[in-house]
Amino acid sequence: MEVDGEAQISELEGDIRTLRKQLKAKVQQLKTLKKHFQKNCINKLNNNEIARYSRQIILSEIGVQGQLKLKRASVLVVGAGGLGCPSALYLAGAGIGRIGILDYDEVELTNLHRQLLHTESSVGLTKVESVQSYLEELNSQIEVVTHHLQLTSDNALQILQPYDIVVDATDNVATRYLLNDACVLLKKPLVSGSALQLEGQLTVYNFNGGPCYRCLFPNPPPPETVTNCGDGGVLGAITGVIGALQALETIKIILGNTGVLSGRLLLFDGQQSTFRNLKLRPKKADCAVCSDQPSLTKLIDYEQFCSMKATDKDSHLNLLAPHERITVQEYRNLAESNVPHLLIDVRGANQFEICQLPTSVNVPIDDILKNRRTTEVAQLAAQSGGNVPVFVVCRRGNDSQLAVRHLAELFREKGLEPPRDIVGGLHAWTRNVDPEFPIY
Ligand SMILES: Nc1ncnc2c1ncn2[C@@H]1O[C@H](COP(=O)(O)OP(=O)(O)OP(=O)(O)O)[C@@H](O)[C@H]1O
Ligand SMILES: [Zn+2]
Repeated sequence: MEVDGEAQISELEGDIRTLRKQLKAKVQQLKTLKKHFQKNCINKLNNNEIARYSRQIILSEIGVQGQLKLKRASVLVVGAGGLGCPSALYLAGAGIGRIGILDYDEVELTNLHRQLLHTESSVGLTKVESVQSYLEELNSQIEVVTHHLQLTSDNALQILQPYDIVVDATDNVATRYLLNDACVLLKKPLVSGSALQLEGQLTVYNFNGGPCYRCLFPNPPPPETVTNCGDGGVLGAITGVIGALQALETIKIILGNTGVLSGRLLLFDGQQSTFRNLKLRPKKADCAVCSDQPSLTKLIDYEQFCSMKATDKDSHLNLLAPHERITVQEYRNLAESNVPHLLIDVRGANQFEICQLPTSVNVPIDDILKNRRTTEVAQLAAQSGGNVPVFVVCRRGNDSQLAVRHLAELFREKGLEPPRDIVGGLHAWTRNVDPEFPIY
C-alpha cells in the first residue's frame, strides 16, 4: 500500500514537471508573439492599462501623466529574497515599465516562509527565474529582465547603468557598500531596506542632496557583530512591510512626488507595532565617495574592505588556529569511541529545541560573550572528570569560534585545556556525517 502510494506520488510529480516545462515554452512563445504584434506606445496608455491601473490613476498624486512616468521607468531590484519579492511584486503591480531582478541564488525550502513569490515547485530553480515567471503572469504589460549572477565590483556599473533607480534588497554589508558606491558614481537613487527578527529599517540614499550610506557609515562594522536572517531569524510579515515600503519610495521618486525618505531613517518595530522616523546626519562634507573631492572614484574590493563575504552562504569566520579546532568527522570518531568529553552547543534555546547532538549541553553564545554563564561552563568542564576535552558547536561554525576565543583564557586560568570548536557546525555534521540530521 505504502509503496504504491510512493510510486503514484512520484509519477504525478513527474507529470507535473513535464506539464510545467510545456507551459513555460508556451508562455515564452506567447511573449515573443505579443512583442512582435502589439506595439506598446510609451506615450499613451492602452485600454488594458487604463483599466488595470485605474484605481491608482484616479489618485491626484498619480494621474495619467504619473502612470506614463511609471511605464517609462526602469528599476533594478538587487536580491530576490525577503525584501526583493514584495518590492518587485508591488513595482510590477503598479506598472513600472522595466523591472530588473538580480540574484545569484536558487530557491530553498527555508525561503518560502517569507519570499512569497517563490513556491514549492520553484525550489531548486534560480530565484530570478522564479520571480520573473510570477511577475509576468501578474502583468504582461511590463518587461521583466533577469540577471542571474553575483553583483561584484567588476560588473556592477555596467549592470546598474541602464536603470533609473536601484532597490537594495540584499542581506550583506559588502554588497551594501558596493551598491552605494556604484549608485553614487552613476548618480542614481538607492532605496535601501533591511529586516531582521521583528524589526525593519528603510531609507533612500544618494537622492536630492541627501547622504549616502558611506556618509553615515564610513567604516564597516566588525564582522562578528553582524547577524543575518539565517542566524538571527526573521518573520515574513516584517520583510513584507519593508519590501512594500521600498516599492512605495521607488514609486514616489519616479513620480517626482514630495515626502521621499531621504535624509531620514524609518524604523519599524513589529513587536510594538511602532514606526519611528529619525532625522539622519546630512551629507558628509568629506565623504570618501559622494563629496566634492572624493578619494574613491572607482569601485574597490568590498569583501576585503568589510572583511566579510558578499554572500551569506559561506561567510565563515576564520578566527582560530588549527589546533583550536576539530572536524565533524574527528568529533564523530571520538564520540563513537565513547571518549569522555563535554559538548557545548552555543545556539539559542529555540534553535537547540529544533535539533541537537546527543549529550550536548546548551549554553547560548550571548550568555558566554556577556560572561553570564562562563564560570558555569568552566565548572562543567572541571566536573566532567578533570581534564576532559571540551568542544563547542553551533549551526554553521561561526559562533562556536567566538565562544572558543572568549572562553580560552578563563579555561587556562583555571588550569583547564581550552575548548575547541567543531568546524562548520551542525551544517557540516549533516553534510559529512549524518544526512538525516535536520538542516535549517
Ligand atoms: N552580491 C550579491 N549579488 C547577487 N545577489 C545577492 C548579493 N548579495 C545578496 N544577494 C541576494 O540577496 C537576497 C537576500 O535575501 P534574503 O536574505 O531574504 O535571502 P537568503 O539569503 O535566501 O536568506 P537566508 O539568509 O535565510 O538563507 C538573497 O537571495 C541573496 O542571494
Ligand atoms: Zn556620502
